[in-house]
Amino acid sequence: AFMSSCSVHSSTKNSIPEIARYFGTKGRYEEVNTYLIDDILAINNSLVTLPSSTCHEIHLTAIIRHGTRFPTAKNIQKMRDFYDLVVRNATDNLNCLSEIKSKWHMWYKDEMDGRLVEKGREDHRHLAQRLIRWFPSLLTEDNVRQGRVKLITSSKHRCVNSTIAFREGLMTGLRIDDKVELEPAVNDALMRYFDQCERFVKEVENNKSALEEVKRFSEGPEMKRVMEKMADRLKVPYTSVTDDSVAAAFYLCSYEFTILKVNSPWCQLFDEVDAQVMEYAVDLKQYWKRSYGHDINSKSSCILFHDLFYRLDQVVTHINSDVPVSEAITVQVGHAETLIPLLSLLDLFKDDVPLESTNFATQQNRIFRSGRIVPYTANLLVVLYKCPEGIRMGVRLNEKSLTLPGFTDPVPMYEEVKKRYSALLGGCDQETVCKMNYS
Ligand SMILES: O=P(O)(O)O[C@H]1[C@H](OP(=O)(O)O)[C@@H](OP(=O)(O)O)[C@H](O)[C@@H](O)[C@H]1OP(=O)(O)O
Repeated sequence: AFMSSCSVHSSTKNSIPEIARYFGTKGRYEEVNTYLIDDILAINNSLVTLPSSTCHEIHLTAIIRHGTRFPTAKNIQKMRDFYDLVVRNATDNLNCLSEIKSKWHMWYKDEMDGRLVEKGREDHRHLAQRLIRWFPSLLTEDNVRQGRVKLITSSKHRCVNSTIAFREGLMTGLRIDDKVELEPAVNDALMRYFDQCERFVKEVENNKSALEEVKRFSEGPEMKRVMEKMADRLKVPYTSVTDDSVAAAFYLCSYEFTILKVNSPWCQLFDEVDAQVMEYAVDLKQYWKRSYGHDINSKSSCILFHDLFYRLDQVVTHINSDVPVSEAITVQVGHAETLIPLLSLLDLFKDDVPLESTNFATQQNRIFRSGRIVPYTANLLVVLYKCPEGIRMGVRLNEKSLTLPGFTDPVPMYEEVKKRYSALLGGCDQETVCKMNYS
């Protein structure tokens, strides 16, 4: 099956790899909202629950991952090593291999290291334009000109450049063509809080044993099978294909697709089960490094959590005292590791059973799927509505309504939300939780 499928789909422009939905954090946003493939500016109202029509929007905070990017230097090296292995050792008996050997060249360079690509700029321009359609009363020329729109970004080039692209999308969408002051503020304490949380850095980031489950899975039977199948396909000895090789091949397939829109021959090195195993490996990393695997992962986002509720409280105070809202829109651009801990702090996407190295098979239907949660340009939208009965709050992830755990109403009263998270609102102090001796 592999041999016959090899030449048929290889290097086809505008065709989607069959395994694209398994790319995890290296997946494109369109995979989550497939209607965007036909119309990138479309909004799908059927995915969103609004409060009654007597309510109107008064504030939006959008926390957004940067757009499509190049691989990091560390992974470019893995890709280079794997490419060399294929070119030097793989037996030229498959059409896709000959295509790799004769037509493909290793064009990724170390200096590309995680930088935003043109598609990533488009991701953010288009998201800004869709947000104008979602929130026409908030994203207005007046609000931009009066300084009621704020842009905050992490200092990383891919985030700064995403924010600039977002601003371009905003200006184009609102047809503002003269110079308006809308400078993004760089704030790593908020958008890269994980770097500044000593306990997280020591206990998870720099502690190999924290990711023990990830390592076990990479040495386990499912990954071993993926490696053997790949060695068979390349006709190389089993010993020459490692977990890094299969990861590199998977990166090559995903990056060629997300950056160049190409269904490359690299993708033919995986069948669907292989791709599911690769996806699980990524989800395990996200789970143990950024989510429920360790308590400090989500706690490291306390500062961003408090920043959010502080702002929402201010908006509510303004509304209740009939003062104009000073921040109508706040856009914060960061990373997968900005969003995942915050979503975890809110208890979202929490499976009953933890993700472990031994439960790949029983976790087939898990809700913790990084490709659904944090593809490039993933966005958490928190919306406040003024209603006759008081202020309500709606939450959307990737332009789909979410119901917060413990609620049945997708647009509950803001005061109820505060009650639900009262323990965090009263505690979850970064100074305390990030101290090494805190338990
Ligand atoms: O596996 P790479 O080197 O791409 O890991 C990146 C992170 O990417 P992710 O694991 O989320 O796919 C990257 O997050 P991003 O949201 O900015 O893309 C992170 O900032 C970067 O430090 C890399 O982490 P690592 O610790 O080197 O694995």
